[in-house]
Amino acid sequence: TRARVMAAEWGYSPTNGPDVWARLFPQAGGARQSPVDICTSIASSDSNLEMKKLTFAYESQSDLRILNTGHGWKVEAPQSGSRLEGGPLGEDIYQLEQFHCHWGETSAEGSEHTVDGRAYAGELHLVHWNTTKYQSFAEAAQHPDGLAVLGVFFDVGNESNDEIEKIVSTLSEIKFKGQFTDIPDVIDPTTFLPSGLGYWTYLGSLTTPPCNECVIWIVYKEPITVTEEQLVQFRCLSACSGEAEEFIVKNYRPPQPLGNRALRECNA
Ligand SMILES: CCCCCCc1ccc(S(N)(=O)=O)cc1
Ligand SMILES: [Zn+2]
Repeated sequence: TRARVMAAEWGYSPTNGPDVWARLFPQAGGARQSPVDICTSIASSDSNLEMKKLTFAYESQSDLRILNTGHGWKVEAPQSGSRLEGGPLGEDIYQLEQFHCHWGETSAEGSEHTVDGRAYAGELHLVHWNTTKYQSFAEAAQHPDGLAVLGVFFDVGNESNDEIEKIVSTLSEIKFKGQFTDIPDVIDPTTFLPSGLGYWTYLGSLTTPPCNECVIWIVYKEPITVTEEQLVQFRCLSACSGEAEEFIVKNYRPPQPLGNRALRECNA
């Protein structure tokens, strides 16, 4: 019989999920992996090393492309005019490249980072790269200070998030892996950020293969609110490119060992 060689596609199922990623992607077994459980009692406020204020400036953009990656949705938002700097980012300027989300089968789980063992219903990632030192996103992803990702937790509540609704309203057009469409509405990434700007920060990695150890993580303490219906829509995306329907109901990596990494906090 002709053996069916299953494409070595990574995913989140028992046979291709986080527990086996290191077989195909060696970095996944490294010592500075993400996400991590944020143990608030060990977060140091580094008052002596008072971190410079984290500042960001984003453009509002319309017609951003959203695509179904097979692992979730991703909005490509290369913003040459955006700047993320200060805080733990030293003297370098980071530019927004894309943003995406992680979620779970129910709202009891879904975030990648956890706080004192508590998971949130989901987590938004605003992915930036170091344009001071590197010439491209792909190049930056090969260096320890190449990327900066802002993580924002989702709490489930009664008021839907208008910005997230702009994403949700396009999902029916990108049901299958590989499909993409343009978001007609104007998206202002600033609106994804919580009002309280306190955060935790540590050195980590991409939370999906290839799991490069190239990310300076900045995780906001305060969640933003989305509705259960909005999360239900996320779970209707298909991981396949057609016919077969395998919904993307879970796309988060569980916490990895913090090891001897410093976890710092800033109460903006
Ligand atoms: C060398 C190519 C690298 C593509 C990296 C794509 C990627 C970006 C962000 C994240 S996340 N979840 O850590 O924000 C995961 C993967
Ligand atoms: Zn992510």
